Amino acid sequence: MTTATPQPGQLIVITGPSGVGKGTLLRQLRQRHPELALSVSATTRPPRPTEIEGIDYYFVSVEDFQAMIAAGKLLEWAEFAGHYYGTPRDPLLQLIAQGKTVILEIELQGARQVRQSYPQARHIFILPPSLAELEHRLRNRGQDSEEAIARRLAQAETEIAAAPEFDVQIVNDDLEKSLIALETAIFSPVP
Ligand SMILES: Nc1ncnc2c1ncn2[C@@H]1O[C@H](COP(=O)(O)OP(=O)(O)OP(=O)(O)O)[C@@H](O)[C@H]1O
Ligand SMILES: Nc1nc2c(ncn2[C@@H]2O[C@H](COP(=O)(O)O)[C@@H](O)[C@H]2O)c(=O)[nH]1
Repeated sequence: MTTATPQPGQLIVITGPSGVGKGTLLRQLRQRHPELALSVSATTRPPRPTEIEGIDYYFVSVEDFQAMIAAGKLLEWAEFAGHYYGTPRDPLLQLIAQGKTVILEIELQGARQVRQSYPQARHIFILPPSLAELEHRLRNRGQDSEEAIARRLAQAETEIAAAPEFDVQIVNDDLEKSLIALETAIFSPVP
């Protein structure tokens, strides 16, 4: 008996300023579509109280992160708001080879690297309704220090200016509407 090799899966990149609601949207999307795979990033940021090793992130030291870069283990990586973040290459490529649709939730510099190294990926940018609402969401989340919030807001305008580089832009105002827009962007046929 022969086993058919699966068609390679798709890579979806989701980017948008910190606090815009990417994680919230992806959690709900996964509940509706458990077949979607979320890549687990490595980071040097300390874990937040609710975060779980291997589920939310792989939490590593700066030395270990630099060793991963040197060994070519990251598909992309960036420094963001004082910490390193990166996508482990091998698990991601294995999932794609198995035919899975894999989602990366990453910031702008990393998204640009993926566009270079994996041009077939579909890139989606999530926008806030306004900068004031973004600030409100970051504060209301209650997870980051004032300094961290200031760093994240300082990055936000640069990131928002890059939204036209992406294949699809979604304004995350009403969560349910944004979720439907995200489903459409992910599941519509490749043009
Ligand atoms: N459409 C929405 N309307 C109102 N609040 C929202 C909406 N979407 C998300 N939020 C809230 O905004 C806050 C930030 O959301 P979330 O943590 O998902 O952002 P994020 O983009 O994943 O941030 P980061 O990039 O820092 O991980 C949360 O408190 C979340 O409940
Ligand atoms: N370039 C990458 N960016 C990543 C990755 N994993 C997460 N992120 C982005 O970092 C910021 C901050 O995240 P937080 O969890 O500290 O709030 C956010 O924009 C994430 O999307 C990654 O592997 N590479």
